[in-house]
This record gives sequence, C-alpha cells and structure tokens, in this order.
Amino acid sequence: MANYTHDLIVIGAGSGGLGAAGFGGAIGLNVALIDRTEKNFGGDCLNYGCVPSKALLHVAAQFAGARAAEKFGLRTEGKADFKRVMQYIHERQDIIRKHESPDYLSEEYGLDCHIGEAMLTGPREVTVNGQKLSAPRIVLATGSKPGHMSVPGSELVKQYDNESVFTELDELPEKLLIVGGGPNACEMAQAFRRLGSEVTVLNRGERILDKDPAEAAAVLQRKLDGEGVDIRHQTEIKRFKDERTAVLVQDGAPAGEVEFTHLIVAIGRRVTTKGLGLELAGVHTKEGKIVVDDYYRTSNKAIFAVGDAYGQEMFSHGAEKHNTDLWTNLLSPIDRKHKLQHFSWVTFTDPEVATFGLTPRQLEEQGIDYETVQQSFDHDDRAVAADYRDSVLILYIAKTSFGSGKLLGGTMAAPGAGEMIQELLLLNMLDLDYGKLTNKLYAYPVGSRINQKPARDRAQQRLLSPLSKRALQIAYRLQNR
Ligand SMILES: Cc1cc2nc3c(=O)[nH]c(=O)nc-3n(C[C@H](O)[C@H](O)[C@H](O)COP(=O)(O)OP(=O)(O)OC[C@H]3O[C@@H](n4cnc5c(N)ncnc54)[C@H](O)[C@@H]3O)c2cc1C
Ligand SMILES: NC(=O)c1ccc[n+]([C@@H]2O[C@H](COP(=O)([O-])OP(=O)(O)OC[C@H]3O[C@@H](n4cnc5c(N)ncnc54)[C@H](O)[C@@H]3O)[C@@H](O)[C@H]2O)c1
Repeated sequence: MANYTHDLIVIGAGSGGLGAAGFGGAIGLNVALIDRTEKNFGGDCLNYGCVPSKALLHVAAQFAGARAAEKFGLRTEGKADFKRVMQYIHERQDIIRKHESPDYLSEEYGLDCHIGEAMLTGPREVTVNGQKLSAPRIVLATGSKPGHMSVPGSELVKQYDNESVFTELDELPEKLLIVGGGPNACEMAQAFRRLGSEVTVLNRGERILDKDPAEAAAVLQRKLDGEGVDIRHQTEIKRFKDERTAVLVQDGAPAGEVEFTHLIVAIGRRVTTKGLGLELAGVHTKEGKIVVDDYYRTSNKAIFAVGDAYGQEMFSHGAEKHNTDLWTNLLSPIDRKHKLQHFSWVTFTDPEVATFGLTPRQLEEQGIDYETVQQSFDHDDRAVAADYRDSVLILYIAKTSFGSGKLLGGTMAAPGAGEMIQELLLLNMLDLDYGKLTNKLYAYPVGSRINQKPARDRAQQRLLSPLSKRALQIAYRLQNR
C-alpha cells in the first residue's frame, strides 16, 4: 500500500463502477471512483437507460389503461403533455440520484470521488484532472455507447438515441421512426405509441427480440400490431433523402420511403475505449472491445473490466453479477469463473417478456438433453378475468429417468412476467426439480399459478395412467368398505 495512493481505483460510476467501488468502500478500503461528469454518476442506467425508460413506460401504461377503459364508458381525449411526462421522468431520476451522487458516496461509503476524464497512464496508474492516482488493482467500468446510423444522408438527420431522448427531446413526436428490433426499440415503440405518436419500426432482423424465443416475441409483436405500431422486418434505411424522409430496402430490394418527424436509433451498443489510455497500461483490445478472460482480468493482470465494458450481459444486473464474481476473486485465492447459467432479463413492454436460465442454444451447445413445455394462458382464470390470454410460458426441463427433471430455463410473455418468473428463476438457481412446484399452494387466483400448471398436468398424467387408476380404485375400495 505504501507506494500507492489508493487500494483500488474504479473508472466509471455507472452500475458497474458503483458496485465495484461501493463494496470496496463498505469494507473500509481506500477507493477512488472517477466519472467524467457529476451528472453521469449513476451511469446509463439512472441517466439514460433503465430508470427513465421504465418511468416513460409507466406513464405510457396510464394512457393505455385510460384508453382501455373507454369500452366501459370512460371518455378520454388528447395526447400526452410531453413536457409533463419528461418532468415526471426527471423527478423519478432525482429521487434515485440522491443515493448515487458523489457527495452521498463519499459520506456513506468513504469513496474518494473524482470528476473528470480518467486515463490510464501506467500499468497501475490513472491520471484525472492532472492528478496521478495509483493502486494495486484498477477496475474499468467504462460502459458502452449507443450505435448510430452512418448511411448516406445521415448528416441531414437528427438521430435521437437513448441519451438524447431523455435529455433533448422536448415534444411528443408526431411521426416517430425507430430503427432496431431489440428491447430498446420495443420499449420505446410501445411507450411513444401509447402517448400518441404514430410509430414505425424498421428492424434488420427477421423478428423482434431475437434473443428471446420466437413464440414469446410473437406475443409482443401481436400486441404492438394491435396498438398500431407499424413494424417492418428485414428492413433497413438505405439513405436519407432529406431530414424527414428515409429510403428503405427490404431484404436487399427497394422498399419505398418513410416520412418521419423524429428518428430514434436503437441498434445496439458499442464498448468504447477511446482516450482511456489502454495501450499505456498494456490492456489489449480486439475490434474495439477490451479483451478479458473468464475472471474479468484484462491482459494487464492488475486491471479488470465489469459491466458493459466486460462485453457480455449488458444489463444493470449483469454488472451486479460481474461485481459479485470480481469481489470473490479479489478477496479469495480461489477464483470464481464467469458462468452464465442462471441469468435473466426482462423487456418491460406490455406484455413483459422475461427469460431466465439457459436458452435452447446454450442447452444444445452444452449437450444437455431437455424437453420443451409450452403452456398457454387460455384457461388460466386470472388471465381470463384480466384479459391477457394471448400470453405464453415456455419451460426447458431436463430429461431424466428419475423425478421430474431440473428446471433449466424458460421464457414468459405476459403482463407482469418479470415478477412472475422469479420463483422459476429461484428453482433454476437452486438446481431444483421443476416438480417441486406441484404441491405449492397459491392464493387463488394469483397470476403465477401458471408456473405450476405444467407441473400439475404432468403429475396428473402419471396419476391417471390406466395402471395407477386401477391401483387407486383398489385402494379406495379397500379403505371404504
Ligand atoms: C434504453 C436502455 C434501457 C435499459 N434498460 C435496462 C433495464 O431495464 N434493466 C437492465 O438491467 N439494464 C437495462 N439497460 C442496460 C443498462 O443500462 C446497462 O447495462 C448498464 O447501465 C451498464 O452499466 P455500466 O456501469 O457498465 O456502464 P455505464 O452505465 O455506461 O457507466 C459507465 C460510466 O463510465 C464513465 N466513463 C467512461 N469512460 C470514462 C473515462 N475515461 N473517465 C471517466 N469516466 C468514464 C461514463 O461517463 C459512464 O458514466 C438499458 C439500456 C438502455 C440503453
Ligand atoms: N429491459 C431491458 O433490460 C433493456 C431495455 C433496453 C435496452 N437494454 C439493453 O441495452 C442494450 C441496447 O439495446 P438495443 O435494443 O439497442 O440493442 P440490441 O443489440 O438488443 O438490438 C439491436 C436491434 O437492432 C437491429 N438492428 C441493428 N442494426 C440495424 C439497422 N442498421 N437497421 C435496422 N435494424 C438494425 C437488430 O436486428 C436488433 O434487433 C442491450 O444490451 C439491451 O439488452 C435492456
């Protein structure tokens, strides 16, 4: 320690950096946490990602609810007052920001917070605002940046991304064009459509949410279609004719033009390392990404990467997982390897699409024998009462000659799916048989009873086989003479 200014230096104060630095501070280490601006503390999640997008979706859901009530006599009119919508979003952010500000972090966790552009200037040295800091370990939690369009004519057009949508957009778009088909595009499309914009989505891929199963994505696609979002697949912008007109290609062939008043680009995120001085610290990159091993180490063994900068699980809770593993490795001689067995993610549209555990591709790569169970909501009493029968639950269950098989993963597309899958995720994390749910008693009619339905059906099938029916009849008659 004597030769270093700090025990640990963390660059980036987003979900990744806050977690890495916060734990160090909590155990009493001398930790420096650096971000380029004070308002960036909280990172993408608080400032331009999870929090504002969920607040926006919340407001949009109020509009959808009011419109849905029209068939029961409520009269509604008008579009959203966008300034008030943004005000609501910013107020929500401010509440959370109080616990992620440099002052709060210094006071609560004893962190030495610096505001400025950080640069690695040696294998264990970081320079910020001309000051040299050093530590035996450095964590890069420098995040990612939104991708932008660079087709001919791009310079004519204002491209909103997830940052500028929440900091610069000051009116409700009349005709909104969204490029992308992932969670960001889907959440934005539904939110703005519900607030009153005309929305067109252009997706390069064959379907929306290509990291979730097709059957689940189809449920959301039908909902978005029903709400009037115009989604065009295998479609891209070839060029911008002017600031309001995009010329399209579909599957390589000309596909007309689309007019818009506003454009949001949601085509994924790129890890950016420009200006970070990686070469001075011997940290290698490949195609712009930081090269990391399964233990979050870069090519400089004193320097680690977590969060979006790690390049995998680009979610807030992905950063949380990385930090749990990282701190295990920083504190113990036995290293914890990065593994992706029990991860989950949720797209917070209506319906939500929630996926957990292993995907079919991972199961096949790992040579695991499994069966797929697909459960409809058609006869679920809660789904009937609350009118969400067009929902689906898909489960992957290990094939086994004993018991009912472990729950390996799955996806639900339904309102509240993100909450409803939580007990399934727990079974999956604890490596338990799916059949454990068979005798769980749910309060009627909670939506999560759907999780039990396939387990009960399977138990009933076994119980009602001709042989077991015969045995049950004999047992009954012997007991009740
Ligand atoms: C629209 C949208 C919605 C999302 N919704 C969800 C969601 O609902 N749930 C979820 O789990 N995830 C969601 N995500 C993903 C989530 O926001 C990110 O995965 C997460 O914020 C990444 O955190 P991070 O700390 O790795 O990076 P960031 O939050 O990007 O933080 C990196 C920080 O490093 C700083 N930095 C970089 N370089 C330097 C430097 N040289 N010097 C000083 N500071 C530097 C930056 O200023 C920044 O503040 C969403 C993303 C988007 C775009
Ligand atoms: N609820 C959540 O957890 C949530 C919500 C929003 C974003 N995020 C995260 O933020 C990150 C960014 O999300 P995203 O949806 O932008 O990225 P993504 O990589 O998940 O999806 C990008 C989409 O854009 C399409 N695309 C790419 N280039 C295109 C082009 N030129 N023209 C048309 N379509 C094109 C792709 O086909 C794909 O559907 C991801 O890591 C995501 O997981 C998470």
